[in-house]
Amino acid sequence: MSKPLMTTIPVRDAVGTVLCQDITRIEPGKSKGPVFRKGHVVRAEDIDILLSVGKEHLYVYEPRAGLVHENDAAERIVAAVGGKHLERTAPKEGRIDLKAACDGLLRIDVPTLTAINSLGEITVATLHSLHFVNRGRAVAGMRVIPLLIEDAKLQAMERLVTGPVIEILPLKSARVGVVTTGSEVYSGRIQDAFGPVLKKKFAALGSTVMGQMLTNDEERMTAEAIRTFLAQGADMVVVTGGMSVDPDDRTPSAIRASGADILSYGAPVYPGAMFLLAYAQGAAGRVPVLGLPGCVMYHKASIFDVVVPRLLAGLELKAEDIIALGHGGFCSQCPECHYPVCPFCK
Ligand SMILES: Nc1nc2c(c(=O)[nH]1)N[C@H]1C(S)=C(S)[C@@H](COP(=O)(O)OP(=O)(O)OC[C@H]3O[C@@H](n4cnc5c(N)ncnc54)[C@H](O)[C@@H]3O)O[C@H]1N2
Ligand code: MOO
Repeated sequence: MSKPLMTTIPVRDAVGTVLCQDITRIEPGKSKGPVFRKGHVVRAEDIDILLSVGKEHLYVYEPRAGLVHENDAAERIVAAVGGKHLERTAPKEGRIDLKAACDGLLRIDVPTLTAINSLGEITVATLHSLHFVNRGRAVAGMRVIPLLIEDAKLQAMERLVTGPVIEILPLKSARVGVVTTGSEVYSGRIQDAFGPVLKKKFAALGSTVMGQMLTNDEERMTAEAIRTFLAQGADMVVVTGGMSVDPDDRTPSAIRASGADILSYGAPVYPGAMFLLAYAQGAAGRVPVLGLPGCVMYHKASIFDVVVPRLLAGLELKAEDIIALGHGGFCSQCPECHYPVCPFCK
């Protein structure tokens, strides 16, 4: 039988051994915290301090071949799962976190993440995949559960990884053409409110609105405006308003008339049900053409904030991707909106 890994020894004999737990010192009214951390290798000068916090005996783990300490194990995990544009922290209490090194789309290989977590004793926790994160946001953490883990288990984890499990996809800085439909805006009866919202939303994603054209509700005029932006090299065209059920709502047919291929009209996302996704051939290549319903202008978070970062990250979206948003696609309209720290579209 192999020797037990955890033994109890008098603290005076503990020099050179590895602490298996944080040793806490509490000074009433002053401080509470670890005086030595789990994993610390005990030095001669530590003995008096350990005695002063009441530790006459210690549990120690004895390093053994084939076993890896939690800090080194976390290093192995981060080396395996970490992809591009991430910064890592130093190990703390056996755990390493990853932060976004730039604004972008967090992408997680969820099947591989699940396979790793299924091994047992190895844990990797992340934010949800395919959502926009700002630079500096902590996006994932990883650690093993025991203080010492079988090297063979870490090797099994390494074998599961065939590509980046966690990465940030930087967003393209797109030039976006905005076509704003609606006779009430075109005629000057009301002032456009969509343009300023989109300028702000695209700027927050690192893109710029290259221009805005107003059209009345005529299909021909809207289609022509879309084609003009495509010819001018727009990387994306968004068409606002006229997306729902009124007789004057002709934006979907105008997008079709522009020559764009419609992938999806109608999304299981509220706000955003009347969203339309199409692709068209323009001077900049194959570019997305979006139909944005009025709710995008009104709500802080809508389908726009979920789908546009994915498009700017270069993902080619399909109808199934929009359909999949239904589970989580319901915004409960909290009195104070905390998006993106909320379950919307997660
Ligand atoms: N009976 C139904 N009513 C509504 C439906 C429906 O299916 N059945 N859909 C709802 C949904 S979902 C949305 S979202 C809204 C708006 O959809 P539209 O994209 O068709 O928006 P419009 O009808 O063009 O305009 C609605 C509202 O917003 C004002 N607007 C539009 N564009 C601008 C602009 N550029 N600047 C300022 N204001 C703008 C417009 O004047 C209207 O007041 O419909 C629901 N209703
Ligand atoms: O397109 Mo409207 O989405 O649900 O408010």
